[in-house]
Amino acid sequence: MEKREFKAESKRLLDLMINSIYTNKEIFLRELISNASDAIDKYYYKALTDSDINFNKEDFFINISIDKENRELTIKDTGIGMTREELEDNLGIIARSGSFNFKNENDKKEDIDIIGQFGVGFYSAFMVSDSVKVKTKALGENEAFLWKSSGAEGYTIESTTKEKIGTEIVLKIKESTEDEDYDEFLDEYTIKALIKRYSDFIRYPIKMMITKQRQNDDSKEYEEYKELEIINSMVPIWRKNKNELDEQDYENFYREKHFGMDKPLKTIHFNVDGMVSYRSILFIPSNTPYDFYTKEYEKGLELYSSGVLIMEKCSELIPDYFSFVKGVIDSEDLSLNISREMLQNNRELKLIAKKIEEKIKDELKSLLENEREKYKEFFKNFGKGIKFGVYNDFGMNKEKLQDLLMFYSSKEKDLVTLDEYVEKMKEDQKYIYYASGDSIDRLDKLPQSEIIKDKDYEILYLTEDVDEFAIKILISYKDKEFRSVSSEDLGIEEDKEKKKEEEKTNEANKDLFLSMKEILGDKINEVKSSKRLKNYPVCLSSDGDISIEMEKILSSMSEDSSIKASKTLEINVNHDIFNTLQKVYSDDKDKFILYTNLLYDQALLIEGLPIEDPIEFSKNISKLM
Ligand SMILES: Nc1ncnc2c1ncn2[C@@H]1O[C@H](COP(=O)(O)OP(=O)(O)OP(=O)(O)O)[C@@H](O)[C@H]1O
Repeated sequence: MEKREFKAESKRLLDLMINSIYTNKEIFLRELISNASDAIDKYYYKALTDSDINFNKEDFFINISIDKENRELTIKDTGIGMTREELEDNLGIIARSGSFNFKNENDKKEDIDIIGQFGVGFYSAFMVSDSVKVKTKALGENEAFLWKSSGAEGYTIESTTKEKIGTEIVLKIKESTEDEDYDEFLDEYTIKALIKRYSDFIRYPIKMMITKQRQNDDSKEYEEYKELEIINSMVPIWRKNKNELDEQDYENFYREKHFGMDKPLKTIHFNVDGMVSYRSILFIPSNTPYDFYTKEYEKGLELYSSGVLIMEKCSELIPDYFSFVKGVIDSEDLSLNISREMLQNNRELKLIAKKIEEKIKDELKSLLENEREKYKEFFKNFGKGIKFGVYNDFGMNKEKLQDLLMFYSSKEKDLVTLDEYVEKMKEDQKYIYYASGDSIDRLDKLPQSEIIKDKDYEILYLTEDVDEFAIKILISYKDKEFRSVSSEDLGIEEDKEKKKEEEKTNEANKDLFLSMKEILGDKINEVKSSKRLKNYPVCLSSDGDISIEMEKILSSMSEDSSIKASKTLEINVNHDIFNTLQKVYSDDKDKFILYTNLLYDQALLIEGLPIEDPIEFSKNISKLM
């Protein structure tokens, strides 16, 4: 029989499992039981929706058995089973391994993080086993198959016989070593405790032979006997009352469902009775899933109809901007036979989705008000999605989401909400000021902001690509307009004297500025004396819909570089350089051209924009030296 190799990525994960650097080995049982339960879910759903399939509810169960002598632990389910192809596909490669890249071969800590990110799934069996056998027969198939593997060197698949549909996984438990006790996984008491701890809410009975004692009627001596017992309580967690549950219960459920390997940051357990009734447990994860900001990430909640799983990821239930929410919904008012297409227009589902959205928003607001640190953590992880929510669909949801936004404040040196900003605005302050760029440090030194800081106004620092787009869509908050520190009109009243003086300067240097504009051509709209600069010689400012920052982002997103901000080159006429400039303007035209180009390049650099012609720039610097 041919031995097949695992795919490279799976091999690495297997290696990790076999050498079991992961300390929490016992979770392998939870993983296998959870897979078994998923498989039964699939069968059960099919049975309920297909009248050709006869079934008995009692037929669905999971059985765990221990054979101490042969060091075997067996997990048997009456689920949907796997065909040969499915065995190959599901156990030969890691599910969802698309972007599974190990960065550093030797960095064990990182590996553990990776395991944490992915959930360990079926392969976790190798943490405790020398070899694993999977015997399975799929619904609708006559043939059964046996998959065998002793780890990294590969696996074999052969035909076998199996009477009933379902899957049986036999683990050959490792020998104990000085450091590791594997015998415990052959101990009835331990296994029972593990099932109780991790899999109590599994909705199908988990059966196991339990050793008991009884008094012999005749001899009155105690004797041992075995009895098949259902170990788990089987009540799905969402059917329990909140006061019966503690944090640990929710956490176990979160893990068992593979919502994440982190702890949930927030758990929302609520029931609704009304036109449409349902029960629900929602989670906000505390870490960003590794693929959250990629196309591969699939949002959605598990959807049950009266306790039967009908869809694993029902995306219609949550809006994109809350796609980080995981959880389950169980409603008696949904038909079992609902298809994806029907879902889109399903009235009940729409009502549920609307309510869920409101609930999530309320919970986030209360987190913000009552547990600010946690909210900040949340916002650092998922805030970007909310900002996209403000911006997308032409700002349709902006009113709903604006109170959830936070930005870094120049004054607080921390995240603030828009409401907090507006509350603290100075009496004479007209606008909500913001500066956008790629780092807080750089924004804090932006020449354009000097005049605003002088007035002691607060500035919001926007450092994510989406920020300025969201702000532009918002236009204003509580009747206060947003204004970029780089825009020409900052709405700051100048005193009359100063204004006159400035007009005079502009008039006196009209020709010089015009000349500069001619030298720079289309690169800029205008050259003029700056109102805002104090210590820096030059800066760029912009007005209009596209800011300089947005130009940067747009040009990084596409080849098309035709979208440009309309830029003004502002010159600080009180800076020494301006005197020099005036001098060369009347005495040395070549130098004037050189200085003009260099000043423009300087302004680009300050702005974080690339110099258009680096060779020319370097030549110019050499000339100067
Ligand atoms: N007992 C089983 N019965 C039927 N199919 C199974 C069984 N165990 C595993 N599988 C199949 O093998 C696949 C891989 O299982 P594995 O536990 O590695 O990952 P997963 O459960 O899909 O992902 P994750 O562990 O991240 O939730 C499953 O998706 C399922 O299709």
